[in-house]
Amino acid sequence: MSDKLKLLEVKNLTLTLSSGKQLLKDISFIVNRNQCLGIVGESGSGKSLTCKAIIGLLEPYFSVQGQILFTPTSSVQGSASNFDLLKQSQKTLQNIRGKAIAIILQHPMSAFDPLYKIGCQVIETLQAHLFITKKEAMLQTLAMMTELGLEKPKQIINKYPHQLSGGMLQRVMIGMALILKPALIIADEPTTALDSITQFQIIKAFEKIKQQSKTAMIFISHDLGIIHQIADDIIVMNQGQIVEQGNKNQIFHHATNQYTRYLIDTRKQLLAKFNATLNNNKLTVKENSDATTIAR
Ligand SMILES: Nc1ncnc2c1ncn2[C@@H]1O[C@H](COP(=O)(O)OP(=O)(O)OP(=O)(O)O)[C@@H](O)[C@H]1O
Repeated sequence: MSDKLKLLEVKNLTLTLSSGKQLLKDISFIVNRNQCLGIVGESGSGKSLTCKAIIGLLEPYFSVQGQILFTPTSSVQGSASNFDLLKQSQKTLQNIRGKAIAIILQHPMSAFDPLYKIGCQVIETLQAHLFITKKEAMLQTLAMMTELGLEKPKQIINKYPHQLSGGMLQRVMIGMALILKPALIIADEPTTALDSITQFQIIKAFEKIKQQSKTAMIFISHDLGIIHQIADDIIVMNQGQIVEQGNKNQIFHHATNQYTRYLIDTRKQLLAKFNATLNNNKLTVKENSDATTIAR
């Protein structure tokens, strides 16, 4: 594989507690530019810890081994162009978070300060990273909200976080990523806390990021349907280890690992049961679909 394609390479990442318990065991994978890597696995399999290691937010009591090599095209303040994220200072990592690597989490409320209006927070973030005027930041914010289907954007920017729904806040977060154009977006279960219609809108917003900004993504979910829709490559984690990795077609149609097959079969069984119920109403759901693709 060409090194030019490689944006992030995690090499033999191992995370150990002082008790000697290993929470991540020899994790290795590559995220290519313009591609989405999906990470699936049951609760507790190590998906979030892997991402926390990448963005430098691990608690200090972990013993960390391995390398996380990041190669953005534009240089990051205070670092070389190809560098190990595990060896960077907190100051450099702070520069990286937000601009070079954006993080979108399950509960968007936690990403906003409850005391400030949404507009102020978005505009301040854009100004800090893009060195643009307040007026320009405001115009970009309003345009972004309209593009992501948020109605009455002028009213939204004057609201406090608690006055908006989780889906609206999530779209604001995604919109900021669209404007800031980071090299990598890490989305950790970004749709889990949302109802299925809002989930669909959020997935569409992520697809927009993929098409428009060509930003690479790591998308974590325990929902194989969502991973099927958004990911190009997939890694499957179980008990702190990668048990299988490959492109979407390999994982969904030619999985060799027993655990991967279990995840896929479980989903198929659930869909079959769901379809049987819907059949009474002459409705069907396709393999990789979500609630909005139920068809008569
Ligand atoms: N800060 C921590 N200190 C000690 N153990 C932790 C810490 N964070 C996570 N763990 C443990 O590490 C393991 C992996 O956790 P992690 O949060 O990465 O799982 P996950 O796959 O993201 O699960 P979920 O889908 O529920 O978020 C779990 O056994 C968890 O209890």
